[in-house]
Amino acid sequence: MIDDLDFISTCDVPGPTKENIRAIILYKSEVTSDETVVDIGCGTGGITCEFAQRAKKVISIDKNPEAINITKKNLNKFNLENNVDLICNDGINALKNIEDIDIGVVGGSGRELEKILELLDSKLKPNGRIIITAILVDTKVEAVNKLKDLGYNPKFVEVNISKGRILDRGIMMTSENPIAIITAKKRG
Ligand SMILES: C[S@@+](CC[C@H](N)C(=O)[O-])C[C@H]1O[C@@H](n2cnc3c(N)ncnc32)[C@H](O)[C@@H]1O
Repeated sequence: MIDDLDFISTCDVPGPTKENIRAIILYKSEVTSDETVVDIGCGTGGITCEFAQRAKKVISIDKNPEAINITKKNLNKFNLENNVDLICNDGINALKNIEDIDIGVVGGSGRELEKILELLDSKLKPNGRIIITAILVDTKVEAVNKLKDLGYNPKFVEVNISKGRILDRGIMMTSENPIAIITAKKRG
């Protein structure tokens, strides 16, 4: 796993999904080395960089050119650019041109989550997985409802991580923002 502090970041783009959350996402994704992953809303590239080490191919999409730029820098930093395609576009437009997805990660969708999930579902292979990370309560509810509408049986976990800083006189705990990880598997 890449340490949070090792990512290049910029104030124009949200920081990387935190390391412990990335670990849970990877575990739940069941990614294998012959699979294609699409990262919608790649931001700083936190998720992209992890999947690039484990999947056959990663297609990373963000509508913000700064996000694509910083993801590219992080891929270069960790020597992971070989199997990653970067697309600067809205998730909906980009997904229209992508087929045969094994894993779709949605880390950012604005107000387009429902449409993105519809498209993702239509491009997902049998046994493909969808993973949504959500901070807003509304996004969490919308994600679960839409997945149910599409015939999935979504699973929902809300993760509250506290990290310990080891000091001379003890361990100081610092909590990170809670985040929901919503997962679903397409029937085979
Ligand atoms: C919280 S960040 C994702 C962080 C990322 N998972 C990481 O580890 O670095 C969300 C990103 O989603 C992007 N985004 C939001 N709505 C989008 C959409 N409809 N299409 C493409 N990208 C979108 C934003 O520009 C932002 O960079």
